[in-house]
Amino acid sequence: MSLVHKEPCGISKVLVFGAGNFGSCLADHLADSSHDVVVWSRSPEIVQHLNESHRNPEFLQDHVFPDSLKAVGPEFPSTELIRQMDVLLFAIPTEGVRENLKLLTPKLDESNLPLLIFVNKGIEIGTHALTLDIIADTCGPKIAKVATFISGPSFAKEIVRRQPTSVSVASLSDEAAQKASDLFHQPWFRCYTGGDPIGVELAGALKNVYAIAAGVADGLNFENNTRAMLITRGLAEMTRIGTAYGASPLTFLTLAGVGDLFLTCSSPTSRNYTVGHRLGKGEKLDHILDTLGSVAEGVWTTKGLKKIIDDLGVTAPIATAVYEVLYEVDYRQTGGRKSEVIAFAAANQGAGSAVSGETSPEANEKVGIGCLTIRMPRLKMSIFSLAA
Ligand SMILES: NC(=O)c1ccc[n+]([C@@H]2O[C@H](COP(=O)([O-])OP(=O)(O)OC[C@H]3O[C@@H](n4cnc5c(N)ncnc54)[C@H](O)[C@@H]3O)[C@@H](O)[C@H]2O)c1
Ligand SMILES: O=P(O)(O)OC[C@H](O)CO
Repeated sequence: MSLVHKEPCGISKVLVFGAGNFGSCLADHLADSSHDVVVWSRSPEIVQHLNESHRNPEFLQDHVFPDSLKAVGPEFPSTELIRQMDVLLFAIPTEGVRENLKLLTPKLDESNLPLLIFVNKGIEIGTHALTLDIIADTCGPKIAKVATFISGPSFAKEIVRRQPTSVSVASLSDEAAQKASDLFHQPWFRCYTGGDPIGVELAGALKNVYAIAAGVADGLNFENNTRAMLITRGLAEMTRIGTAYGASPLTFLTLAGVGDLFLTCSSPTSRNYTVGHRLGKGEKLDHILDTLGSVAEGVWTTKGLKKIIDDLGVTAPIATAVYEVLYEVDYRQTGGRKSEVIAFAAANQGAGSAVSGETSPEANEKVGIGCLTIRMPRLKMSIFSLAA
């Protein structure tokens, strides 16, 4: 396939916050699309290498970045730089968003706001907040209304190799969503508007939890049938949670929903899948996180999600099981050998539909839920399955 480089509709000045895998990747893409791009990193080494050798020493190490891409840091960007920007793009993990928005807010010119884009996929620990709530808390409702969320199946290392990629973009402001879509528009990278911000955000955060589940199942040597079951029932589950939260169920059928769920649950390129796979092989969570070298948002999101599930009273056996695997089994005591519960619940949700989110505990009860327990040499795993 030949991908012809297309000039963007207009040149924008873009400041990318975060020079990890995805921040670097998007900065690369935008600079290569002739935008004026500056990337901010807290790491002096990354700033120096990007400016001098056009390489990132920690992330996407094989990639050579465009000469036009400038890096700044480690200090937080100045008011002067921020006010020159048309676009501020946040590509840092959800846990870092609040502290950075607190630093940013006093530097913004409220009468001339830039486009704010967020690509993180997570739920904040402690507050269980989505990013839209964090923005409203720190920057106020005016800025939250124009904040834009991009999410979808998008491995950074494939985008830098110009693999055709499409994602969803959503904002409370249609104009902001369209601007963000236009910014990225290239034959190899498309943003599709549609979906609501809450749904796009939740889908991006939740798919990481189901990717951990799929990774554990694969790590335990379950095969394709089991993964397909987890993906399908994971979609039903995330749709139910999202609908109860106030999102449109249809958002979960977009690139941000089923698209990203499918990608992340089926590839070892995913850090979340990898965490699950290594857990399935019996490694301890602390060790996995110490050696992963990059963020796996699902590990923290699972905590916030558990609280949301409990508060909403939604049936979410897979997410609940992932929570138990991550936080209720003490691997330090068991050495990963005789865990009390390594439970995966791909629950039968009766006649409920993934689209309508109609499934209910009553529906489950009606058809009955059976429990198949599989004993592995090192791990015990329960899969709830259809009894009928
Ligand atoms: N990697 C991908 O393919 C991909 C794709 C889509 C979305 N995302 C999402 O983008 C976000 C970032 O992911 P990533 O892959 O770039 O992660 P990463 O671990 O590769 O990099 C994260 C970067 O953020 C910086 N950072 C962390 N906490 C910070 C803070 N408090 N303040 C400032 N900087 C901070 C780190 O120093 C690092 O440079 C995550 O939410 C992830 O889910 C990643
Ligand atoms: O590596 P993961 O699991 O964080 O997934 C990266 C992206 O979210 C895939 O779209």
